Amino acid sequence: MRWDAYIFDLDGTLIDSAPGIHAAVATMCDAEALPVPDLATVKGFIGNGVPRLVERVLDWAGADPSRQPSALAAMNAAYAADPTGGTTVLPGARELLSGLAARGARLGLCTNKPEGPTRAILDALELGPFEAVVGGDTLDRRKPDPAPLRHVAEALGAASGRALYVGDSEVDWQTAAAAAIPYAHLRGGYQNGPIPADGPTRWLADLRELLETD
Ligand SMILES: O=C(O)COP(=O)(O)O
Ligand SMILES: [Mg+2]
Repeated sequence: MRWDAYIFDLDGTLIDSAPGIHAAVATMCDAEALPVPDLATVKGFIGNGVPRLVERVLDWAGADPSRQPSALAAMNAAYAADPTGGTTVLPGARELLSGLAARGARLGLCTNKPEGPTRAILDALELGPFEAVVGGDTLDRRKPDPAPLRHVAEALGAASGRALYVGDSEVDWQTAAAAAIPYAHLRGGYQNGPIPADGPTRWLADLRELLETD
């Protein structure tokens, strides 16, 4: 096996969480008397963590940015009330994780979703086993800063160049590049910006490709 450790992004990589995030955004917008963006619009706002998503919703609605703290509190409350609602495991995710673990690979998770709902989702949807989990609020910096990804790689004891990060967005690619960690890009997630064709180590149409050839 080429990699000693595999580190995964969560939203758009292991789970389709956009419908659940959209439902929480709708609850927040109702509470804040704002119009509700549709699902495709919300998908375009995912990737840089919840505080940034809320800023993007306010900007889209033409609302005053000073409303962000109140809107963020409403968003976090709505999502915490039902972190798994509308969320499904993406094809191949469970098989890939259990297959890699059976081969002795060490598994980690590096997401911009806050750690509380992240752990609730991992438990409820039985995703893992992850030895290290970092969410968007675990450290004082989040992706695309390389610190969270480096933190997970170090926690897994992965030597330089022996860990692979698997993600679905330009934020994940930027993070891996900044951390100098090889990157596999899953197509079809919540990518909202460009990724150089020769950037990622691998491009995946399906997560299970990592079991077949890695
Ligand atoms: O919460 C986000 O903005 C994105 O989450 P992710 O890092 O798991 O894709
Ligand atoms: Mg993602």
